[in-house]
Amino acid sequence: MEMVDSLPLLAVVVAAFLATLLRRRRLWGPPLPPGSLGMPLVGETLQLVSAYRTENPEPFIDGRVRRYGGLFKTHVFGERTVFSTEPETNRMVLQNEGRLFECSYPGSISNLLGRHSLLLMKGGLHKRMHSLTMSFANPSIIRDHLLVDIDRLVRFNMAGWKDRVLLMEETKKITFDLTVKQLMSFEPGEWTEGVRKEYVLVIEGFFSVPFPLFSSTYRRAIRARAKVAEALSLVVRRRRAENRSGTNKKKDVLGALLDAEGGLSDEQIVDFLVALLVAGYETTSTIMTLAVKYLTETPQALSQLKEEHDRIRARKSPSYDLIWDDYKSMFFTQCVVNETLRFANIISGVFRRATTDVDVNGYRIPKGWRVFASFRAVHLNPEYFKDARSFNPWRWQSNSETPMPGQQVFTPFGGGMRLCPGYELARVEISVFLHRLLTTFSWVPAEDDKLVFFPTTRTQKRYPIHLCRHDPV
Ligand code: HEM
Repeated sequence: MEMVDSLPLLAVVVAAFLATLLRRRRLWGPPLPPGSLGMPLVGETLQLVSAYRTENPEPFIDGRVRRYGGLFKTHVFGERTVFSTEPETNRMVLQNEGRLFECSYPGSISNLLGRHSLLLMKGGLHKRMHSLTMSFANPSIIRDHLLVDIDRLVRFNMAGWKDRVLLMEETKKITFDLTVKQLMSFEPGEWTEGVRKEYVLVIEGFFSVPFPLFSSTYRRAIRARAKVAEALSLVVRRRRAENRSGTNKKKDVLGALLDAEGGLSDEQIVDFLVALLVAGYETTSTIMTLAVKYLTETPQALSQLKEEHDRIRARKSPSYDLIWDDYKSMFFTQCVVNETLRFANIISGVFRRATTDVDVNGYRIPKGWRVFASFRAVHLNPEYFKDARSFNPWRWQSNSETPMPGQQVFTPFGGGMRLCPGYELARVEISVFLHRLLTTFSWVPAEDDKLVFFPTTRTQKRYPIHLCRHDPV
């Protein structure tokens, strides 16, 4: 009798057990992508970090692609993550922002950027603010307003260079000055350099454990973030007051934020500025430095590039400003910029989170899982780029009818709704920098230096070079 009474309970337990089993094994839908989740808690994070701390991080992805195929699961930085190394899947992920996926940055980055930064915004507000940012970095604004400042500030910085410089440091100063000028019309000086020093600490905190108790790097980054915010808040308050009194209204990004429809609070504006400074500063300066490194290691490319820039200089007066037509005539320069972007992959891919179960190529990415769309894996895949693992700027010349050969698989600036709004600006900054460097100096590396890819792409010694100045800048 007792046995009969407990039957319904037993049935419920068995049903619950089976349901869990089915859910775990996903028997009613496509399976999870193949792969290993590694050890409990840490997953495969240590394997990933130790690969990316070397000059050749490729084995981490190559080995898994060989074993599991182009879509595989792993567990990194505390989360179950599906890695995509396939251009079509990457495109699907980027194009479905806000529908199937949403952006997902590690906790340390989100906290340090601030919740109102463009990188973390979603929905309608993101759309509005993304197009506002685009409107400050589009080709006609660059041609009519920014180019002259870019050229002037590059020359200003180079004029102070000694016969030995740490190129990575110098390019960072240049891109920081450029971004501050574009955002709030400030000229380089003590204020900019003071804020930049704090910025360096903020960026160092991006890949630390986001618990102040455990990480002194994170503690330092939080303090530096507060100082940056304080300095920017002061600027915002001053500009609000100037705007109210109607004096000297400036047409920069800060001006547009202050005038934005619906009004933005000081905190919103500060977060927005903090993120724009991060996005444009570290990326562009790293590509400038690595272009010089790769050119130095490829003398034929260096001499072809120098010829191109000498030709431009030859048609100008002795002290000249670069104009848009000069930039547009830098054909081989664009090949060098493309190839540096492809080969260095300073943004090796983007993280997203699945907001629903997503089926792709016969596998299921479960709701809540992270996806890493790896640009690096595509850019360095010989299936898409012949002899993909060598620096070869001439590859971009072969298909001269298309402005951007390989566009379908070449995504250094991402795509979809979060396409980098600074993609043209970055190209112009790098091109102007190369023009002034090549027409003013020759150089040799001062020491052996090693490229690493974690926590960010950088050379360990900040690329020291000996310079020989041929002409005043
Ligand atoms: C070589 C230089 C650069 C590279 C390789 C680069 C790359 C990227 C990539 C891949 C993304 C997409 C991130 C994602 O989808 O989650 C992105 C976003 C972004 N970039 Fe750039 N970027 C560069 C320079 C710049 C510059 C100069 C600016 C300044 C305007 C800038 C501003 C931004 C912003 C604000 C975003 C966030 C867009 C959003 O989430 O809507 N970037 N960048």
